[in-house]
Amino acid sequence: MVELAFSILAADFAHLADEIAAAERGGGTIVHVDVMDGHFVPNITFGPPVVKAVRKVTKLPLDCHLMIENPDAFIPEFAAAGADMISVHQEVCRHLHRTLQLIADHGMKPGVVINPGTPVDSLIEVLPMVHHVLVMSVNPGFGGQKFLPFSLEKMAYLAELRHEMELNFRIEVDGGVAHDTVGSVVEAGAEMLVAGSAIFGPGGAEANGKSFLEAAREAEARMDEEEDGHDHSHG
Ligand SMILES: O=C(CO)[C@@H](O)[C@H](O)COP(=O)(O)O
Repeated sequence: MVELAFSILAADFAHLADEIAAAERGGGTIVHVDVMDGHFVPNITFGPPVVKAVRKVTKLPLDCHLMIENPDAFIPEFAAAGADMISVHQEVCRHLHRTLQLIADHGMKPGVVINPGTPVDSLIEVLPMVHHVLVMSVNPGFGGQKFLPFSLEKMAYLAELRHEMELNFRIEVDGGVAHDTVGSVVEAGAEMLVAGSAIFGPGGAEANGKSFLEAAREAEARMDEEEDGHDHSHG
């Protein structure tokens, strides 16, 4: 079942609690928190104090995407602030296995992220220990960018690897996922769908969330139908 992980980067920060409540009414089931440090990516956003504040206004799981250098130094603080999932970039972790273990040791679900220029194969060894793999479909740093279609192949490849390796990590996608691209990411195998500007844009997060999920579920239904047809054709 696909889930909407709404990215609060695109929300109105002056009314964050109301924005989160609206996205929740729209069907969002994960709060995606983009943490940027101005070093790994050319933008600065939130840290543990904002996570702590968000924790007070929602019961939904908080999915913190750390776009920061040296994530190990901050993992305990994010855990104390109430984060449920932490994703770290393959590109910044010199000891990726150790960092993912540190996240798990702090009681959170570990995820690994790859930028558009980073191959899926660089993750093979850590796939058995992650809760999710986040495929960036834009270069990280800003919301509202255009979806990079070649990321679809990476999601499909991850789904294939998951099957071959008999694992059950979830596939997450982030960047330019909107009403017009959500069908293709679902068909490629993505299940945790991060969306910012498509949700918090004009129309409001409740209505946008509902129509976004409707488009995602239509794609899921098409896939189920295809699968059924395939099963029948093979007796
Ligand atoms: O991590 C990032 C940006 O680096 C994302 O989470 C964006 O916030 C997604 O925004 P949209 O592309 O959906 O506007």
